Amino acid sequence: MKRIVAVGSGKGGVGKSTVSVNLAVALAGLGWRVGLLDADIYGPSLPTLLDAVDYKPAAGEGLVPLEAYGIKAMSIGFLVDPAKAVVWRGPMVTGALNQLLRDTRWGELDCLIIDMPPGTGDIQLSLAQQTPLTGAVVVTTPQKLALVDVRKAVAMFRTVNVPLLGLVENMSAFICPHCGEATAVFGTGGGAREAEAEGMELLGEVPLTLAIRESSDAGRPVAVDPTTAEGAAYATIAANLAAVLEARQEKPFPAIVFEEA
Ligand SMILES: Nc1ncnc2c1ncn2[C@@H]1O[C@H](COP(=O)(O)OP(=O)(O)OP(=O)(O)O)[C@@H](O)[C@H]1O
Repeated sequence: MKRIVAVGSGKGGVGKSTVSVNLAVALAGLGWRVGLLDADIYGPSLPTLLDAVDYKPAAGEGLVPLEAYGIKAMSIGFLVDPAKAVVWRGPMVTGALNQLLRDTRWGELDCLIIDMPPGTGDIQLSLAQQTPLTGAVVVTTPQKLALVDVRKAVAMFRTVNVPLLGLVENMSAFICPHCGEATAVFGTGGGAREAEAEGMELLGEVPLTLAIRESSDAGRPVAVDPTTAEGAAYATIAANLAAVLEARQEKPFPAIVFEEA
């Protein structure tokens, strides 16, 4: 794996899983070999988001990931009935996540995206600490309540020295499917202000649309079609993240410049 990127949020329900899946698909659209690990043990949504609720990974020498929409994906939901709440204590969850991360036959990847569980508790901290993360992307809505919580996620990643690669503002404005008018349900500019305040890049904004909700429920990520407005939003985020990652990669190896004699 060349890079491992965690996607986190301080608050649940801000669209972190939807962003993770579409970001992974959009990165694959750039020609990257991408893996996606659903680390939300208590509420795995990947099987639904990829229309793969019946997928059972073949085991043998490691677990075979699902291949869909140009990405490889693994979720605890493929192994445990997602309808049954997993009643596990923190250390068991951490153990299971480590196993999913290490036992899956990912093959060669340019980037593994980890869809983190929401919040900033023990499990998230252990995951951020024990995984060799290249960096983290945080997802928020522009709403004050979500912004307060995303600061906690930012603080958590900083505490364990995980570089912050950027912020995604989800549900930026509701686009009416009838008249096309944009309504800022959760306010405007919150993501941009937060990114600036935290010294992070704003990777992009995703509108709140019926198409995203419907395609998510149908298990067909909108990012597969970058010609749509929604697909284009994820393509922009993927391109910006790729640029940030590539710039970081070049940093440890600065060009050698010979001074003129
Ligand atoms: N941009 C969007 N437009 C419309 N609906 C969206 C958008 N983003 C997410 N949703 C919907 O919002 C709900 C929550 O999204 P999602 O499950 O991705 O959030 P989450 O932050 O991962 O939640 P959790 O923390 O519970 O795992 C889902 O029904 C999803 O389809």
